[in-house]
Amino acid sequence: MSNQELTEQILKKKSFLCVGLDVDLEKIPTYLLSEEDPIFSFNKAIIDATHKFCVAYKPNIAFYEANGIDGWKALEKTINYLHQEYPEIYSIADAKRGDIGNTSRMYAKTFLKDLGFDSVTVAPYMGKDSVEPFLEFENKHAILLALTSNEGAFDFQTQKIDGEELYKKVIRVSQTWENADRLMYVIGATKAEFLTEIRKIIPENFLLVPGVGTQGGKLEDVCKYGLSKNVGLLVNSSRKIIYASESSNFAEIAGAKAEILQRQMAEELRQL
Ligand SMILES: O=c1ccn([C@@H]2O[C@H](COP(=O)(O)O)[C@@H](O)[C@H]2O)c(=O)[nH]1
Repeated sequence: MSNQELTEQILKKKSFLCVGLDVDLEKIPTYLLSEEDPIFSFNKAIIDATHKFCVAYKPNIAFYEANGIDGWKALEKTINYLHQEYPEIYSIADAKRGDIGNTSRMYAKTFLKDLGFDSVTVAPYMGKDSVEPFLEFENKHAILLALTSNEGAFDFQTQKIDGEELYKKVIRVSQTWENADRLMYVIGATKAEFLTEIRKIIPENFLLVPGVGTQGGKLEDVCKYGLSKNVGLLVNSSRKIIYASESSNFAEIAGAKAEILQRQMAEELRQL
């Protein structure tokens, strides 16, 4: 999906919500555990109940890999289901990959070609040749970790090298790479006040902003500092939506939580 198509979806649905599909078998309603594929059953119910209020889904691959082959099958079924039922929805494989070039090429093939995700999150630490294989796919994105939502972000990302914070260097230098128009960046919602500085470097790029909800990030702060004139935001919330209830109507309640965020987003977009 191109940036323009994504923006059109956002304006149509009045939402820039991304729902995180971080399926933990210890947190889903216990009655689902007797189903043939509990992870897929959970995802299907969540997707059916929330799709009207969001423009993207982000399965975090760790939650699937943790279940071995069954987890990978559930991931494949989930992305296939999205493609079949809701092809207009943007998909993010939150895999945080990146390695020497020929290895990165295999990661890129797995997520962007074989599984057919629209994007994959990538760690910038190994530099240009580790990221560029993810940028070879037309209408797909690599979402580079820039300033993450966790406390450990201050260990390296905000440290200065030659007078410039590392996260700013990551953004600025990566913008010079081949197919840089296929880059998005991860900026944690818990670091919303940094968005003013970030927007000076990349006024229009899409940012994936996780950390609203359980991690304490506030949607209003993200919008205040991060909205661009073309919106430029995908705001993710996972646990606060998908685990809002453990009862048999968990999906309906997840839908209601997603709708609350969507309404706030609609109001922000109205003021753009
Ligand atoms: O900086 C980052 C990068 C990725 N994440 C991921 O986003 C979701 C957040 O889940 P919540 O339940 O809404 O806290 C999760 O998959 C993280 O691994 C992040 O939080 N921060």
